[in-house]
Amino acid sequence: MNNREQGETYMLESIARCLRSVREETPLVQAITNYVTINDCANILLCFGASPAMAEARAEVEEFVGLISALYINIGTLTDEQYDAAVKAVRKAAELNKPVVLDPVACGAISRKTTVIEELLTVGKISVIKGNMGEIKSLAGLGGQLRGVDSIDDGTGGIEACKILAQRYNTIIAATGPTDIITDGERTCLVENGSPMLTMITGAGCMVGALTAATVGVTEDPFIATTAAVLAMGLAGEMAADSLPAVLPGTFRARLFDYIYCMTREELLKGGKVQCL
Ligand SMILES: Nc1ncnc2c1ncn2[C@@H]1O[C@H](COP(=O)(O)OP(=O)(O)O)[C@@H](O)[C@H]1O
Ligand SMILES: Cc1ncsc1CCOP(=O)(O)O
Ligand SMILES: [Mg+2]
Repeated sequence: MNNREQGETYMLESIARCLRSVREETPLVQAITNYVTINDCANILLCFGASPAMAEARAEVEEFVGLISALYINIGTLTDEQYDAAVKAVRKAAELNKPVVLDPVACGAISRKTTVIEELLTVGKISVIKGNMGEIKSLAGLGGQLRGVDSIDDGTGGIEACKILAQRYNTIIAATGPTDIITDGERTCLVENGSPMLTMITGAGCMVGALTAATVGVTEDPFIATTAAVLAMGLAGEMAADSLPAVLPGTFRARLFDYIYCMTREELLKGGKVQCL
């Protein structure tokens, strides 16, 4: 085995440990997230072995941060109340040293999203920013291509965009798409798992973000934690698609949850496609 293969085997073993920790430790994840996919995020977290709580009422949000393993902020349908809650929660999470995962939904399509993201980055610490390729390139100022919340970006310059952002904000960046990119600015991984069927349901990206909050809540190294969540979603999507006799998005959605729940260490080590650059 050469150095690179050894690195990839080490990465897959670390990912398997991280997913086992989620199942053993049941991290409590507080989510302030869009009302389109909120229920999917709660259910995928349960299937993953985590405990979801969609606690966002202004009067409750700060107290709740005291209880959690990690906070997930998704700005997809950011109402005024969600905005206030997100600012309070991110500030409190920084005070209590709890990890925060941010999904910059529609950044690049709607100018307010960029303003809000920059504000959240100043009120507290964001451990991970996970978006689709169009959102991440837009946040990096590199002209990401979007149709509303969906990326239509071809991914050119994606690795550079992720590295620039990781260094600018001292955070982990994950950009999803046919190939997922995860970086802390120094280390970079590509994940090749996935299925085009993940783009036929809404919420695949939101769910990756929610799973990332679960993994960062139980893992010392947020780079490994983020790669673990991204790879788990991609592999479950692949297994769900492979299990179907035809393109059946409704059935696919149900099976995606089942495969996240059932995924074994052996399946992960055998099917995980991670490349360490
Ligand atoms: N063309 C594709 N082929 C395989 N997997 C994909 C493809 N597009 C997206 N994915 C996967 O779908 C999930 C959601 O990513 P993406 O569609 O980029 O996010 P969003 O739903 O936020 O737009 C990720 O796990 C990603 O790897
Ligand atoms: C359709 C839609 N509209 C606002 S948020 C949202 C869900 C986006 O989900 P995802 O980013 O996972 O595709
Ligand atoms: Mg998204």
